[in-house]
Parts: sequence; C-alpha cells; structure tokens
Amino acid sequence: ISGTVVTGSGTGVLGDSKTFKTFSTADGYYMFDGTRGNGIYTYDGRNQTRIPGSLWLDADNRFNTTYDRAAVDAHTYAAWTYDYFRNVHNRNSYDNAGAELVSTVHYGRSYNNAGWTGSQMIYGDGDGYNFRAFSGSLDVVAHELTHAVTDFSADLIYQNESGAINESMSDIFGTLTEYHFNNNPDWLMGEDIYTPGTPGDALRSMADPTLAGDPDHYSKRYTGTQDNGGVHINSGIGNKMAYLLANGGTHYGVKVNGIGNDKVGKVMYRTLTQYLTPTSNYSHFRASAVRAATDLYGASSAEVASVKQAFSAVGVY
Ligand SMILES: CCCCC[C@H](S)C(=O)N[C@@H](Cc1ccccc1)C(=O)N[C@@H](C)C(=O)O
Ligand SMILES: [Zn+2]
Repeated sequence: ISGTVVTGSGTGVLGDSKTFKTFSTADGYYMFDGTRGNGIYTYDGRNQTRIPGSLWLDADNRFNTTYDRAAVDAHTYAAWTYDYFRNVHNRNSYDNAGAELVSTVHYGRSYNNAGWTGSQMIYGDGDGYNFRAFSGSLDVVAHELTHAVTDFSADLIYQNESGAINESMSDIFGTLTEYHFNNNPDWLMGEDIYTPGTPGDALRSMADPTLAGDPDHYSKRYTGTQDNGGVHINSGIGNKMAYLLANGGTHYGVKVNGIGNDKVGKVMYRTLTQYLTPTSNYSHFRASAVRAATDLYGASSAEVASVKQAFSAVGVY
C-alpha cells in the first residue's frame, strides 16, 4: 500500500497522552512506523489467538477509545525500546539488521501474560483484576523485546538456569529502558499493570526478589520443574545481582560497590551478545560478565571488582 509517515496521537493504558508514527493511506491510518529499522507494526488480535491478526487501522489518526489504549502503548513502547537498543547499544533492532518489530494486542481473552513468540510480541488484556493490558508498562515491552535480542545472540535455552538468566536479562533491560526514558523508573517489574486495584505493588522486585517469594541467593534456588524449571523464580538471583551491581549494597555480608545503571547496561549487553551461550548456567554467567567487564574497563578496574562482588553477594562463583 502507498502512503506517508505521519504522527498520530492517542491515550495509553494508564490514561496518558502520547504521540507515535503512523502511516496515512487511502484506507485510513495504519499503526506502521516506517522510521525505525524495517518498520514497527502493531496488530489487533481481536481477542482471538490467531496472530498476527489485522494491522491496526484507524479512521482519523486519533487513538482515544478504550480499545485503542493497548495498541497505543504497544506501538509507542516498541519504538522507545528500539531507540534504547539503537542509541545506547548501537543495535539496529533485535537482529542488528533492522528486523521488523511486530506486536499483537488484545491477544486472547483476559489473557494474563505477554510474550515473545520467536517472531513477534503478544500482549494480553489481563483479567482486569490480576493484571490490566500488558503493553501498558514500558518494562513489560522492553522485557519481551529483550527476549528477541537474546534469541538472536546468546539464545539461552528457556529452562532451568539458562532460562532464569534469559528471564533475568529481560527484567534487567526492561528496567534499564525505563530508567533511560525516566518513565517512572524503578527496580520493580510490571508495577503499572499488576493488580490495578492495589497501588504500589508489582509482579517482581529486583531490589528484593523475596517479596515475590523468589530467591535472592543461589543457595535458595528452586530446583523443581514448575515454570520451566523456575525461569521466573531463579531470575531473582540475576535480578538481585544486577540491582546490587548498579546501586551497591551489602547482601549476606558481602559489600558491593555500585557502578551505576549505564555501566551495568554495557556490561550486561556485552555479556549477553558476546559470551553467554544457549547452555550457560549461573557460574558461566559470572565468568562471562567478568570477561565483558574486563574487555570494557580492564582487569584491575573497579568495575571488574564490583562484578565479582555482585555475583559473590548472591552466592554465584
Ligand atoms: C506467551 C508465553 C509467556 C512466556 C513468558 C513471558 S516471556 C514472560 O516472561 N512474561 C512476563 C510479562 C511481564 C514482564 C515484565 C513485568 C511483568 C510481567 C512475565 O513475567 N510473565 C509472568 C506472569 C509469568 O509468565 O509467570
Ligand atoms: Zn519473559
């Protein structure tokens, strides 16, 4: 179809106004952003599970109905996350070759999750009690898009320890993206879409994973078979490590000197894209992060020392 890139405006899941790129055609305005990589495409799942569904089309380029809100945020936050990886890590989309970013919102009925299918993002509406529309939280969108980056780099197997590191990397870059855009940033995950009736809570806390019953030390890791061998449980170990590495602190008697968010981003990005492999476990995660920090800052640097401290603080050697 022929048309021109224009700027649309709309209301997000939290009732906030935002603008984003759309495509003006004879049919109307599509949610297609032709300014980033090979394009950002947002689809309507129409509360079915057939994907991608239909490319989002609007009559007047103003997306202000309740039904529009999930699409507004999925489209906008996909663009922001593209910009984070492009501008901060010099990565052009998840394959570093401008791959199209495809999202489907209103996926399923009251679906209490979001995910990366291996080729696109999907976002449920939530049941309105446990969750509201998942694309309404930037950390969720960046979490899902980070899975795509992981798949095209370390390709960590989504189970047991490699799966926990996979999940932790998605939480880490979800949080770093939130801080990059100063979008009510915190070390909580999903705070904007979790239990809309209960302010101040979150699905996970990277600062204190035990609040969700997840481990904050390797000695407390889950070794059962639920949740693909605890990928959302043992991610707490990597999440706590990253929190300490950025902010510093003393954990189980081990003092960590913080190095700040930006350096954590550089170390974790290099670890993910240069050293981790599909079968990496937490011990290999430590070794990989030490190598990445050594490449970036030198073997005798404070940053390398802090990486070792952070892994030691969560019992990983
Ligand atoms: C479609 C299959 C789902 C696979 C799990 C996806 S990747 C996932 O981890 N989703 C996140 C969503 C999220 C992200 C950030 C903050 C809040 C919520 C997740 O944590 N899902 C929880 C509910 C889970 O799957 O246990
Ligand atoms: Zn995930």
